[in-house]
Amino acid sequence: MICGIRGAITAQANTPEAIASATRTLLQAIARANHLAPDEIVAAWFTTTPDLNAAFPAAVAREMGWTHVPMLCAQEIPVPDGLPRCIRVLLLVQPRRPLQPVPVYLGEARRLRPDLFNGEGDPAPEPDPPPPTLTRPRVAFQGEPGAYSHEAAERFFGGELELLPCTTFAEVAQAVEAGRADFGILPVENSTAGSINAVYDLLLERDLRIWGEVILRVRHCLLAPPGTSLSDIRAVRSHPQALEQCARFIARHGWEAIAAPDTAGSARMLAERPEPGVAAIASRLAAERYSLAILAEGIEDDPENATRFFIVSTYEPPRAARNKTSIVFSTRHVPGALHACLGEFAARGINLTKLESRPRRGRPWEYVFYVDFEGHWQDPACREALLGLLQRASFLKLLGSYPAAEGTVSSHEEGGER
Ligand SMILES: O=C(O)C(=O)C[C@]1(C(=O)O)C=C[C@@H](O)C=C1
Repeated sequence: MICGIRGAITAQANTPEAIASATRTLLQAIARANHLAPDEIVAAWFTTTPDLNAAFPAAVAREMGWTHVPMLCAQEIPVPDGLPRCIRVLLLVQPRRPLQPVPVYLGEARRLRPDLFNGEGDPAPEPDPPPPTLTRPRVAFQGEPGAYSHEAAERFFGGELELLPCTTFAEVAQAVEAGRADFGILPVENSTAGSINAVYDLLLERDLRIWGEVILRVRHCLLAPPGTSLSDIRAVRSHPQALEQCARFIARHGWEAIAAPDTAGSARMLAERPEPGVAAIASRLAAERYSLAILAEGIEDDPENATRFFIVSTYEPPRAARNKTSIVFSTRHVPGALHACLGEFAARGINLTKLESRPRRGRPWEYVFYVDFEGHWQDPACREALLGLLQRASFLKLLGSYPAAEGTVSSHEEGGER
């Protein structure tokens, strides 16, 4: 589906530098707010007011790497008393995932659309500090290239990525905190195996913001060197989670299951040192990357097997039409404390989408609670609920408000005001 995204900004002066700077700021903000990858942009149409003729915005966009995008610059209608030095753009995009276009009007240009930018319901506040650019973002993930986290990153960002494979989840967090990566991808829960506790502990301990979420339908493949047939297989090697998710398939064939540190790593090892009778369980991406044959696909026992990933960053994500918020808190040690805390959300009609408890470090038999709910912390109802919770909880940390993945919020949630 092709859709249009509008944006506008004012330039400080009629100079090539000022026009370039304003155009870059505008296009980057639109790409970020709409999670656009460069190859999702189909065409761009710019207008400038007659007082801006020192440079073509299209030339600036090309310098930014939009070389494949057909563009046109034209002069805006010189309506008397119109906003001076204004650059407008209409982008045509073909997103790979359902997109609710977020218009981006920056600074003075917000006055052009009072119907959109009238205070609290503002769908595109100016980001401060600016989040990282989505043009070839540097993405850290745990595992080797071809891992499901790699696939999740490609699904979320599309386009070109600079990959930073890490050995552990903690290394992913460090890379993001230290600025070596713009984003980290962390798996948080699987529909079969449940929550990934190590990641929840990291979110509590480290200084990261959840920037987005993506749900990946995990389809496991049985991989072997080309020329191998199913009847040759005696053993399968993979990460214990993948082996568990394919347990019935493996048992049906009577194969031995061999645990390995990760799925894509098992595929790479098999490609580098083929062992007769041994196959690996990994993604289709791993098969392509390591030139292995796919002997069977979709071998997971649960036909709905899916993993939810958080995209973490040190920046705030732009506010979307449908948002979710994740928090972690602990209650006072008194009867009914959790009930009272959750009541703050119920009283305001806020839908909780996940509740998870973990032992509290250093305090045996006390717990921290992770809650996901629909809405953005800036929504009046959510703000009130969080204030109420702050008064009741002994500890509260906001992990982030971020655009909800498709299908993870109830149909009545339209974001913004409620
Ligand atoms: O959105 C803008 O940039 C506006 O100035 C508003 C508006 C409109 O009325 O829709 C007016 C003139 C522009 O050519 C495009 C749109």
